[in-house]
Amino acid sequence: MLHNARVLDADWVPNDVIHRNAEKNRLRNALQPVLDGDQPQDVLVEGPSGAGKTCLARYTSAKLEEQALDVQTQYVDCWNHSNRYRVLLDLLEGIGPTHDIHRNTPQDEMLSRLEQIDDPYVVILDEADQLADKDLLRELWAIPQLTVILIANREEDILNALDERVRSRLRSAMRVRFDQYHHDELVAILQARAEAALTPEAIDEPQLDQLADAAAGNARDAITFLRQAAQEAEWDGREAITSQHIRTAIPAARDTLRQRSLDKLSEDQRLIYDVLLEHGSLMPKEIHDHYTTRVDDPKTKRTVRKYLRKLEHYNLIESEGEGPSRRYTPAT
Ligand SMILES: Nc1ncnc2c1ncn2[C@@H]1O[C@H](COP(=O)(O)OP(=O)(O)OP(=O)(O)O)[C@@H](O)[C@H]1O
Repeated sequence: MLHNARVLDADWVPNDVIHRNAEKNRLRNALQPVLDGDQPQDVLVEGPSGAGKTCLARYTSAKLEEQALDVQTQYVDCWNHSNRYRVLLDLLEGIGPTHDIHRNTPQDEMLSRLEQIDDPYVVILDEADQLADKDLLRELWAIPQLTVILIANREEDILNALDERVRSRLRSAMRVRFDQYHHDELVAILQARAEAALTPEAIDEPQLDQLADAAAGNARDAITFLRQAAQEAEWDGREAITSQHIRTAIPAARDTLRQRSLDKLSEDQRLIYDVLLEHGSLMPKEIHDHYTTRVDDPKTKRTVRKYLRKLEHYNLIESEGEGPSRRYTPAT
C-alpha cells in the first residue's frame, strides 16, 4: 500500500506547493530580478508552524536554480546550527568545497570567502529567530551578491534581536505572511501526498477529513498522521486505511512530533523545558530563577521569554493568561 514512504517525510519538498498562490507570487516577485541580473529583494517569511513556510521557500529557490545557471542557493536550519561558525560553514558549503575549514579557521576568513563570490547567492535562513549571533545578519547583508530569505514564527523575534541600523534593512524586506491552513486546504495537501505515496484506493475522503480535523491547520501534523496511519494499516495487513487506523495512529504520531521537537532543543531550551516538567506551572520570572541555578552562564530574561514562545510554538508547552500573570505548563 505504501509505495513511496519518502513522500511522507516532513522535509520532503513537493513538486508543487498547493493553496499558496499569493505567497508563491510574492516570493517569486522578490527573487525574480536575479534572472535579469538585478538585485533581488530580501524576504522575511513569518507564520505559524506547519503553514508551509520552509516548503515554499525551498520550492521557490529550487525553481530559481533551475531557471538560472549562475544562481546558487542554500538552506540553513538556524535552530540546529545557531552559532556563527556553523552558519558560515553551511553557507560556504553551498558554494564550494570546505575540507580546508575547521573549528580553528578564523571566522573573518570564512566571511571574506563569502564576500568574494561573483554569482548571486540566495540563502534561506530558517528559524532565523534562533540565530545566536546578532551581528551575523548585518555582515551577511553587507555582501552584495547575497540575498537572504529569513523564516521565523514572528517578525518581532528577529527584530528585537537586532540593532536599530540593521532593523531598517529588515523593514524594507518583502514580507510574506502565512496563515494556518483551512480544513479543505489540508485535505487537498493530504490528497496530493496520498496520491504520490500510497496505492490508489488506500484512503477515502472521510479518512482524509478525519486526518485534517485532527491536524487543526498544521500540514506537518497532517502528513505525519497520514504516514503513521498508513503504517498501522500495513501492520494490520490491510490495503486501505480505516478510521480505526487513524485513531490509533494519531497519539503515536504526536509522540513522534514531540520527540522531533525535543531533539531540536538547545541545552538551555531543554533545561527550561525540564524546569517546567518538574514544577508543572510557573511564571516566566520563576522559570528564569530556577533555570539560572542550573547553568554557569545563563541567558537573559528576554532570551528565556523568546525560548518559551518557541517551545509553545512547537506545542511542547502551553500558556495561560496575559502580561504579568502569564503562566506556562508542559503540554499534555
Ligand atoms: N501547500 C503545501 N503543499 C504541499 N505540501 C505542503 C504545503 N504546505 C506544507 N506542506 C508540507 O507540510 C510539511 C510542513 O511544512 P513546512 O515545514 O513548510 O512548515 P513551516 O511553516 O516551515 O513550519 P515550522 O515553522 O514548524 O518549520 C512539509 O512536509 C511540507 O512539505
